[in-house]
Amino acid sequence: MPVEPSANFPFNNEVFVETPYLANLTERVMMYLKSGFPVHLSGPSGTGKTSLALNIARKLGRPVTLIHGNEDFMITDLVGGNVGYRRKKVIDNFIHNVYSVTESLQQQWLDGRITTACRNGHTLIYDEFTRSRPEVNNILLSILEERTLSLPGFGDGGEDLKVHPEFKAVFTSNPEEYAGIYKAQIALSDRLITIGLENFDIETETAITSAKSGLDAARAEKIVRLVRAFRDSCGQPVVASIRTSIKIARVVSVNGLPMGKDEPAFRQVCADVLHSLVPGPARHGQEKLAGLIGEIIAGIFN
Ligand SMILES: Nc1ncnc2c1ncn2[C@@H]1O[C@H](COP(=O)(O)OP(=O)(O)OP(=O)(O)O)[C@@H](O)[C@H]1O
Repeated sequence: MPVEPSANFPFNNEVFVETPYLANLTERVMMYLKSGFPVHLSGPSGTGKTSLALNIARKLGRPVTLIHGNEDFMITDLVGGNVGYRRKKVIDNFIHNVYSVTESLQQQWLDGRITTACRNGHTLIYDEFTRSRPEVNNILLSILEERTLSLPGFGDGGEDLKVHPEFKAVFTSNPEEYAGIYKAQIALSDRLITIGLENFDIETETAITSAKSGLDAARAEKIVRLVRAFRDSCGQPVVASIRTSIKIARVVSVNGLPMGKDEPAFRQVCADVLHSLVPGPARHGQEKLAGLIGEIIAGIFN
């Protein structure tokens, strides 16, 4: 079934492809968000978590705050802080021979991104949130549960901010990423509804690959099947995702390469892209991999 690109993402104006599979997933996430629960999309790199989160935010129709997790984040980066003082000077010379001056200093507060989102009812997308340190993410606990955000440094007296009723949050994370991530603290995970995203169905991957490369659906499907076959048979865990299929399809499309088992340029592109998924030391088996890729191509284009 041909699938029409449905709408543009916020931020990057890219087209979002919605298939029945993705529509079902989107509906579930919307249902949890509407019931007041933040949702966590967890899955390997390139499975479409961020794209899905952006599309959900677009559907919610509220302004979007997008944050990318970062281990250098400090609490003040998310919440905000005092950035200086405001000086107020009142000169009273109402009676010409009386001259009175009153001066005061007031702390100047600047909201951080999460505070802005809570105050104004944005949809917060916290992409790869496990890249930030758990103690920084702790500020989310009261936002998500009690719907308040305590800002002790706000102005001179502090503020207990009531979170806007339209505030909603979608988190993404990649559990397989081996470097630079922290384990999400149980208290935070416990507040989220986690949906594990594996690779989408073949129809969805084909529709996305076709939309993002300009290749027709029949050729896009062959590339998707090739990438899937490589993932299943290369004998080690590799991140062969929609992103991989898009790479091959876009090179084929942009350069007008013919596809087939006897097309050396096409075989070379597949070999280059698929080899680069295999981690360093295992590349010693280059010849074996090249043989495997050749067999997969022959099977698909027989
Ligand atoms: N439904 C979709 N419509 C259009 N393009 C999509 C869709 N889903 C994924 N993509 C494309 O697939 C690629 C990977 O998607 P995305 O970046 O959302 O994955 P991810 O799981 O967030 O990856 P990472 O964990 O590496 O950040 C991107 O090029 C994205 O534009």
